[in-house]
Amino acid sequence: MTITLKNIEKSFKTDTVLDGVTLEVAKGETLVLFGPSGAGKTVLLRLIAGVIEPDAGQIFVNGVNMDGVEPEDRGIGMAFQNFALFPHMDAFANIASPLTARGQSKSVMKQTVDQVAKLLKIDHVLHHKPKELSNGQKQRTALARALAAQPSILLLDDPLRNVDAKLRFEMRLELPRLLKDQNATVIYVTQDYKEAMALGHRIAVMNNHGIQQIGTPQDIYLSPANVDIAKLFGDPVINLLDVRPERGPDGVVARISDMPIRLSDGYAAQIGQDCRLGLRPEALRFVPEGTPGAIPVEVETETPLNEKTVTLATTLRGREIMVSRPAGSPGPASGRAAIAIDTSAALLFDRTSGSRIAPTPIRQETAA
Ligand SMILES: Nc1ncnc2c1ncn2[C@@H]1O[C@H](COP(=O)(O)OP(=O)(O)OP(=O)(O)O)[C@@H](O)[C@H]1O
Repeated sequence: MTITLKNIEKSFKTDTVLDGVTLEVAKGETLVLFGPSGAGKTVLLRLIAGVIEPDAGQIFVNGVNMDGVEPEDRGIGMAFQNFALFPHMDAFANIASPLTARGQSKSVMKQTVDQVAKLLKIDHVLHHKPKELSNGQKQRTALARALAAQPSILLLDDPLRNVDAKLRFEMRLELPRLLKDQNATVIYVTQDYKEAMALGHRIAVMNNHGIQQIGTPQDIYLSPANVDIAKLFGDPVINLLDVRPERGPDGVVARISDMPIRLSDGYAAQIGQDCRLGLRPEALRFVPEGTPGAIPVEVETETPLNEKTVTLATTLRGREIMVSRPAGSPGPASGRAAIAIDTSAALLFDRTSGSRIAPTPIRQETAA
């Protein structure tokens, strides 16, 4: 089933939440709605589910206008943040409830519930009532119920929000397979960029009453539309350095620690303009001091994380810069060090508007 939104507007009293949202979700696609708290993600899901009505715009499911169609007639499954479990039923009965309503046989029901409960790691608490479940377990029970119903459209509102970090990590690996098996069209809300990148075929980044950018996880990571989106994706956060591109002897450069960093010649139009250079910490690496073109820095602190080590350094002008390298790989001792930059991964933003500036394609001269 496809979902199509055309120019959806929604306000509560004088507060505009959605101001013209247009979106197309393909059959079998998992689209992640990602954005800060209050961006309108839940409101958008509630509109699609039919729990609330838009002020303007249309919602189509498989090409059929949903205007006036009751929520229960839309064929949409949901798992919302507030669990909404039946308090008098145990987890098994809660998960099985959509199948019971459909008159499914006991054996099929048990098989379906066991399978999804095992995957979501709640198989050991199936006989517990909601009040005997932790919040994370309640949330996974609600998710299991939505999945067990096998709807062709599934709306999931931050279903792992209360789940601890280790389980979230495991679920990020498991859920895509399960959703693929179900062949459902899924809209999945999260505030966790790693979850968004792991689960979404595409990600719609919501902010300022609408969708700011939509694309594959790779598109958004490598070509964020603006500084805000670049900051939302990535841990540690992208380094942003104020620069004013110049013309160097070999092409366009930006200076960091007085060292000219070669940029794409497609940035010739930005020479002399106030820009911000975005460098992801993993696009930087420590090299021996004195390496040609390397930026001299002073190492401040080093934080070993699980899979990587993050070093905070300062440039000669005292600007902080973070460098990330795989855990276990050798790094600099404290004190003076030098950094080389993978300039192919450098992003340039307009300092006033924050928009990313795409380099102008450079015409290749072809021999006559
Ligand atoms: N029924 C309502 N009445 C008035 N305001 C509402 C109502 N529902 C949502 N809002 C407002 O709409 C805005 C968007 O809320 P929404 O719950 O969609 O955010 P969200 O992006 O899902 O955030 P979170 O990630 O924290 O859940 C908020 O400012 C919220 O206060």
